[in-house]
Amino acid sequence: MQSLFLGIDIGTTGVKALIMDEQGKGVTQATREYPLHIPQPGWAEQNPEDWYYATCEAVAAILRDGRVAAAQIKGIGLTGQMHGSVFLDRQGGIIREAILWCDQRTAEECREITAAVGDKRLIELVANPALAGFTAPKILWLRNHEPENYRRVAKVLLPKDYIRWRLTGVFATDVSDASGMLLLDVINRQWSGEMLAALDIPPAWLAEVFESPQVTGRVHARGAADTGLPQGIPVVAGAGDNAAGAVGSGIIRPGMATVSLGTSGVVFTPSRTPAVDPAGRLHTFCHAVPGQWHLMGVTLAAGGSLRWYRDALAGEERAAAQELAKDPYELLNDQAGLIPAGSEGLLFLPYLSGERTPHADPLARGVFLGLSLKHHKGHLVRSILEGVAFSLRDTLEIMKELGLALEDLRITGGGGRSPVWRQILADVLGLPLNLMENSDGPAYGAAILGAVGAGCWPSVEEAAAAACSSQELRGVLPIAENVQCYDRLYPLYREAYPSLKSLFWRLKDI
Ligand SMILES: Nc1ncnc2c1ncn2[C@@H]1O[C@H](COP(=O)(O)OP(=O)(O)O)[C@@H](O)[C@H]1O
Ligand SMILES: O=C(CO)[C@@H](O)[C@H](O)COP(=O)(O)O
Repeated sequence: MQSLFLGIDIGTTGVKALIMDEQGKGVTQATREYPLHIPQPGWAEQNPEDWYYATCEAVAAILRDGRVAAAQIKGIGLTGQMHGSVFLDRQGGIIREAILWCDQRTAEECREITAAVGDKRLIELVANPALAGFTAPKILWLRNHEPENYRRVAKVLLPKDYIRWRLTGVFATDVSDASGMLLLDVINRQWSGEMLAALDIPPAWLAEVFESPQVTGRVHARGAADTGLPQGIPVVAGAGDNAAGAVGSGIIRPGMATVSLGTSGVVFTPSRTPAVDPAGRLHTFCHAVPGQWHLMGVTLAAGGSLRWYRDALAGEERAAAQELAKDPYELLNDQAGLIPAGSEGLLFLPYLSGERTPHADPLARGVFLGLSLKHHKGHLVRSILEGVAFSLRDTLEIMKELGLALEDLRITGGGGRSPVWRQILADVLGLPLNLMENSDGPAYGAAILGAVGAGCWPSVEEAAAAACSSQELRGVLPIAENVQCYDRLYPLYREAYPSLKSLFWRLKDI
């Protein structure tokens, strides 16, 4: 009987559980969605209990579908949205909803951290500036705003590490995800004692840190009863979703990059050293490949912008899709495909959740610029896809400025399913892109890490190379005429944010 490996991705939209075989071939998968709560503009929360319930359902669905015998599963890898804060009390109870990566409430706490540590020392200690989405500012926010909750805290976990705790009873994390807490000494791949002391955060609140393919524990009796998995399966440390997505796309050396269209949009490239962007625009985090780091830029609402449009403005299309038994995104893609490149002068700024790269600005907001009577819904959709692509180009331009030569870019994330969006991305970036046969990035990468931990491959590099080489790569080539159009539009996009910045800041008081 073949050994199989399970990858679990705690995404922002939902959980994906995926089974991979010893050759790296995807066998089956299941997804379950959960709600995203927006208690105030700029805030974003989810209930960790929803993640666990959805995980149990997705795993149970896989075990029911007849293609997998539970006893074949020999290793589990976990991945998920980064930076989210799960606050647990002494009994392991959830104190409040998790505050997510795209939540922007902590601008004041970021200033507090920078003042306490000093901006230069901050980079020396944790390789990154204090940004609103990171975890340490969320801990300080709880101290400043919910002191009763703060007094009850015994552990602070990242999203996938909460699932680990429910499945195995172990408090552990991995270097790539821990990098996004602003508490990890990214150079030495261990918690920074100096940073914890400066912020007065007890070290005992944090989980033990492992390299991504290391085994952290095994499925215990309760985890087995909840999911239907056999007791005793090893669970590896896993990785943040971007590092796991990179492993799943074979992005294991400098010169390669993932371009991800998940809820967020990310350009991710490995680095042999913990190199830092002197202007602090890119993040420097540990890679899931031991001994490597990575640089990445993150736009907060990529797929998130399209999802917002679908939910807020596409009621008709949702109803039509239901009647046709189609995915509403397919109808939106069809509409966008009918509009010429440049959306006939309509420009979208995708800052619906504030922004991180290149404008670290929690108060930035979304904009349709240039609306006219000529425009209809298809223009709105196309301009959203184009605006997100411009934002990803911003990160690529920074990487170019830092001398990073990228020659193999691979698309990952749910938005990569859209042929129109893939083409727009290639045209806006002016570069050929590759789409893998299996573009389930993070869950697939987590399964690869699980297989390495279980001894199926000797290293993450070998596993990722072997698993990904069995897959077909489809090229998406830029169309010269569209590239010219976007090259004319991009400078306008660049100019729009600085022109509007002070208005965004004044809008906050309304
Ligand atoms: N067929 C599609 N066409 C365009 N975009 C899509 C399609 N399917 C999903 N998406 C986009 O992908 C996003 C979800 O991507 P996913 O990688 O699953 O995200 P996450 O890990 O953040 O949950 C959605 O918000 C949506 O915008
Ligand atoms: O904040 C970041 C990375 O720094 C995001 O990329 C999150 O990790 C969420 O990812 P998706 O839900 O978009 O996959």
